[in-house]
Amino acid sequence: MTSATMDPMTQTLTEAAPAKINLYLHVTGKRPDGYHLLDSLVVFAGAGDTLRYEPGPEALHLVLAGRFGAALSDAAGPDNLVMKAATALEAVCGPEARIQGGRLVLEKDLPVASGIGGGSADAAAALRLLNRAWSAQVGHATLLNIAEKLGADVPVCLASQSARMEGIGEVLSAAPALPDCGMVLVNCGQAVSTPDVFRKRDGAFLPRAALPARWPDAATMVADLAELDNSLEAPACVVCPPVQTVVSAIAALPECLLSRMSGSGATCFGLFPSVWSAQAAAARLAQSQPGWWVWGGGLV
Ligand SMILES: C[C@@](CO)(OP(=O)(O)O)[C@H](O)COP(=O)(O)OP(=O)(O)OC[C@H]1O[C@@H](n2ccc(N)nc2=O)[C@H](O)[C@@H]1O
Ligand SMILES: Nc1ncnc2c1ncn2[C@@H]1O[C@H](COP(=O)(O)OP(=O)(O)O)[C@@H](O)[C@H]1O
Repeated sequence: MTSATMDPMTQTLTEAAPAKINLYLHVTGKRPDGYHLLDSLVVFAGAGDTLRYEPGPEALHLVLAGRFGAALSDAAGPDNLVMKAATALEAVCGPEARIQGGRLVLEKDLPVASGIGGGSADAAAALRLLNRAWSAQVGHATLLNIAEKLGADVPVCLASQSARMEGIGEVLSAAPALPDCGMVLVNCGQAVSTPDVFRKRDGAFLPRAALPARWPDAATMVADLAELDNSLEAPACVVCPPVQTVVSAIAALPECLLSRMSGSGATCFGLFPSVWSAQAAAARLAQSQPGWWVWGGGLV
């Protein structure tokens, strides 16, 4: 390959935006501004959106594609989290950066407003991608600062590595070392508004979880996770009753170890002893529920 084709100013660059899954999510308190304090173990799945940047002379713009691109077709403008990320990054770039226009193509393969942080993952992917493409060399601390302003889930999506998430999403620490396991993701097709679900939550706050440094195997991890909860699952079932059906359908699949909702819903996940068993279970469920979005595979 010649050096010209390696030039980030002319090269098409691609970045994965993996789905974020909350293995548990405890709402531990509420801030005076209304935001909720969380304790959550976040992991990333092999499922995700893809963001491609094709540098060009035209003003930077977004094109939506993929299975769920149409669900966002009204939102390819400045309000899309990808464009918000691009604008915020441009604002902090120094004079040495080579800001350029062109096309950002978002392959939207994750359901929208579904509790697996698709929009947050896209925003984080845009920050990583354009920082590289524009030779902006903005440091991680500055990127994190931008991420926090874009949304509570964007900081954890910046590294897209499993992490414990606290505060309102900005306090990140190491997750326990995870064992090999498989995951199934299922969405019934109903978009769920995150603020609506937080508003519907009532009852006591849950405590911060005690987590080990590592889980030696999937059975041990599941035994611990089963003692924990998703504080938003009950209110999400009020907003979107099919969540309960989906959780039960996953739990009934062969070899399923644990079934629970992610984030504010409506996507639910199942944990399986292996990637293979998750893929087999997903294929089975997709056949019996052709109207649902179903994915099976491994963690990032
Ligand atoms: C619930 C979680 C768990 O990972 O995931 P999702 O369901 O969105 O995937 C996140 O905290 C969501 O993060 P994100 O979707 O980025 O939320 P934001 O855009 O910042 O906030 C949307 C709204 O949700 C509420 N909100 C969000 C985060 C938080 N810690 N407390 C809140 O009360 C607020 O009403 C806020 O106005
Ligand atoms: N690139 C994007 N992908 C998905 N949603 C986006 C995007 N940009 C803006 N949004 C808006 O953000 C909201 C939350 O979307 P999403 O991140 O998919 O939800 P969740 O965090 O619950 O998984 C949606 O209402 C959507 O209109």
